[in-house]
Amino acid sequence: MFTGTTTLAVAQALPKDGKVYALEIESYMQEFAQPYFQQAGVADMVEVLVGPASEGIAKLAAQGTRFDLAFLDADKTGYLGYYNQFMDLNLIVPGGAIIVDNTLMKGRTYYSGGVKDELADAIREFNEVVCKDPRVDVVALPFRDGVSIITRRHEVRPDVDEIVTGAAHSRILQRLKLNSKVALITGAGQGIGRAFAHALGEAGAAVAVADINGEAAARVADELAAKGVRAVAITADVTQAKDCQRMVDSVVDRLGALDIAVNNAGVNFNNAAEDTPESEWDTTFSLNTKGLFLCCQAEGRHMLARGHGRIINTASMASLLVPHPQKQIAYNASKAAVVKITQTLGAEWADRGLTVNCMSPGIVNTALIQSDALRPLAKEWLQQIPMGRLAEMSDLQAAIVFMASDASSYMTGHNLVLDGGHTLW
Ligand SMILES: C[S@@+](CC[C@H](N)C(=O)[O-])C[C@H]1O[C@@H](n2cnc3c(N)ncnc32)[C@H](O)[C@@H]1O
Repeated sequence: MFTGTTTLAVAQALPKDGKVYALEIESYMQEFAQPYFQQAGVADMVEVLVGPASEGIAKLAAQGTRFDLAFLDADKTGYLGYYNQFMDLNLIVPGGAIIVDNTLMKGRTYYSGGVKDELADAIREFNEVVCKDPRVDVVALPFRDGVSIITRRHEVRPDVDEIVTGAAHSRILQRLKLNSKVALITGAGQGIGRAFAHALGEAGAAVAVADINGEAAARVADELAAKGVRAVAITADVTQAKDCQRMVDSVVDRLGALDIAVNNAGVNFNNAAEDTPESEWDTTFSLNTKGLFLCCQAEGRHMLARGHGRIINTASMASLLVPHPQKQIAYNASKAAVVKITQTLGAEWADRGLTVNCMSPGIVNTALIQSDALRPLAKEWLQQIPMGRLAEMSDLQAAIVFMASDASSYMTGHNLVLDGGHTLW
């Protein structure tokens, strides 16, 4: 542990329920480091074991503890003993790593100028053992005095299937991650689209925030950039085929590809069927239905050429029931059409690497339902929902990540309903 620098850095990089064991032979180092762990808010995650590291490791082994990562930086002549403990006692999970400092000793492991060099000899022996160990892969990074990254191989055992190892050696939470993927969300300047953009960005994707309101798109892209997500803003009117194509081209041009497309832009008017003007029907369908299809088409062409992609359309619970007491025939019909578009594309593109799904939220607590016409209805809605509350935007976020990820690879043409049970009554 020494001053605790590495311990602190590792603790800060772990999730909140992560745990770091710091082994240190000098007890005063524990007192030295503790205030810094406190200040950094990681003290609860760090347990210091004072004493020889070999005893600390043996104690952890006896407790049944296993590790994703071990970092060796104590007495260099002890490295091989620590390594053997970790490997022989099976303390590193498959795919886990042992990182070791000072493994090149500024070249002394290669040439010590004919002078007896106990440290370099110990490290050389350590490197040779690791290199020949069939249980691990190793890479030595030649900066400063060398750092080795040793990863434990996954065992190939006939009785171990992918349920044990995780599909393609990827465990379930790993399969939900979107690192190195590029996502586009339309209607992302506010409301549900903004929540989707944040969710996909938090899951690791680079995000293109598209909206007809360029300023709103830029604001959301700024929010994402501020939390470390690679994000761009695109102004696009997705009722126009040309704009849909330009939007997709722009994502590919600026972010390198398009892996995930969320077609979310939509509009809603409230009018009784007999009073619904033709113009209102046309506006609704040109965005919610035709515009969504034009987006799918432009996105799909790019994805079909690459042989993979995820398209997720925002439908609505209104695709399944007739929401009431508000009247909204054009919206209801447009969202039912979204489901059929989704099913059709899902079937057409299923054997070409694409999945196409849609999500049907119940009534979501967004600015959209704060209109004078809709606000008074909230009380009635609550009585229609078994869970007794509206959906919050955050209720939809994990689902969009699932639908965008490798974890949903066998789902296509599906309408995922998130409505607090609204459609059950
Ligand atoms: C190079 S420092 C580690 C630096 C540390 N990575 C950091 O971030 O500050 C090596 C530490 O190992 C400790 N040490 C040496 N021999 C040890 C042993 N047998 N068991 C446990 N700790 C030992 C030393 O007291 C010293 O604090």
